[in-house]
Amino acid sequence: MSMKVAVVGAGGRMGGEAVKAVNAAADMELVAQLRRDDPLESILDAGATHVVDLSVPDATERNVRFAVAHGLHAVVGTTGWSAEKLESLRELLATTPGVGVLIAPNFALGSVLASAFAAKASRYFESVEIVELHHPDKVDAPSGTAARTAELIGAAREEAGVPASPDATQSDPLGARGAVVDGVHVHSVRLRGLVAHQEVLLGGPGEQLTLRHDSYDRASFMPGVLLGLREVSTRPGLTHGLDGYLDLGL
Ligand SMILES: NC(=O)C1=CN([C@@H]2O[C@H](COP(=O)(O)OP(=O)(O)OC[C@H]3O[C@@H](n4cnc5c(N)ncnc54)[C@H](OP(=O)(O)O)[C@@H]3O)[C@@H](O)[C@H]2O)C=CC1
Ligand SMILES: O=C(O)C1=N[C@H](C(=O)O)C[C@H](O)C1
Repeated sequence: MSMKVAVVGAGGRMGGEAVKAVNAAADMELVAQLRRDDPLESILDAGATHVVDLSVPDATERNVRFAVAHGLHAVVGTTGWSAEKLESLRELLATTPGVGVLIAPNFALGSVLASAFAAKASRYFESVEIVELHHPDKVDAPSGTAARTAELIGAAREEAGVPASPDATQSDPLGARGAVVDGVHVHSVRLRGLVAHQEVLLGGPGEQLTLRHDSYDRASFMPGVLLGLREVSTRPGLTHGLDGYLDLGL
């Protein structure tokens, strides 16, 4: 029996790509495409078993909670999931055994690997900063990927007892040093022509390691979306990050 998939945010850049990917998958049936003002109940009317959310940060929590409350598995690429929202979703999932949710800040395999490599490497370098670069139509900054990468790096450095990156800045009235996420400076570039790109800069005495990933096309995210859909029902509860579904051995 093929899984029945509803795509929420189907009119968007990612949603449109997901519609094409699900339609092309032999083991999936696209049963609903929701846009901004479509009622979530139409997901139930269509008989969906799985929901893909690629909407906007303001709407994603409501969409996902609706899916979970109705026993549907959800694969989520939308940004905006704070630690508090994730915790609250975990609590909801504890009341709906068997339901799986994947929240993936980035579905591109190369990006997931780059973030994992960066976390691994970060304990060996004095300094680490992140530069994320995206198309100028993106509504949030820093990117979800950068926030997640910083979280992984912050945790790895804390576990290894690495001190904060050195920084003698005393005056920064305009915020030129960027945002600080889990102790890591994050710089956001918005530039026409870009899709989604990130560099993690790691510095030590006399050397630098740069880990860069580029998504040149949103097709790069689709294998991860399909992998998430195929796996999510076998992984009840909340998984944060596609790395949770991969055997990275890092
Ligand atoms: N995890 C990953 O690998 C990736 C994640 N993303 C993230 O995915 C999200 C979408 O990105 P992108 O496709 O570029 O953005 P878009 O703005 O192109 O698409 C978002 C779509 O969601 C629609 N929308 C808004 N509110 C609702 C709602 N309540 N219900 C259903 N649909 C709604 C919008 O409609 P309208 O046009 O009417 O406003 C729009 O069509 C972002 O958070 C982005 O950061 C992006 C790329 C990769
Ligand atoms: O808005 C985007 O385009 C992207 N959003 C996600 C993010 O914020 O990290 C994933 C990818 O970077 C593209």
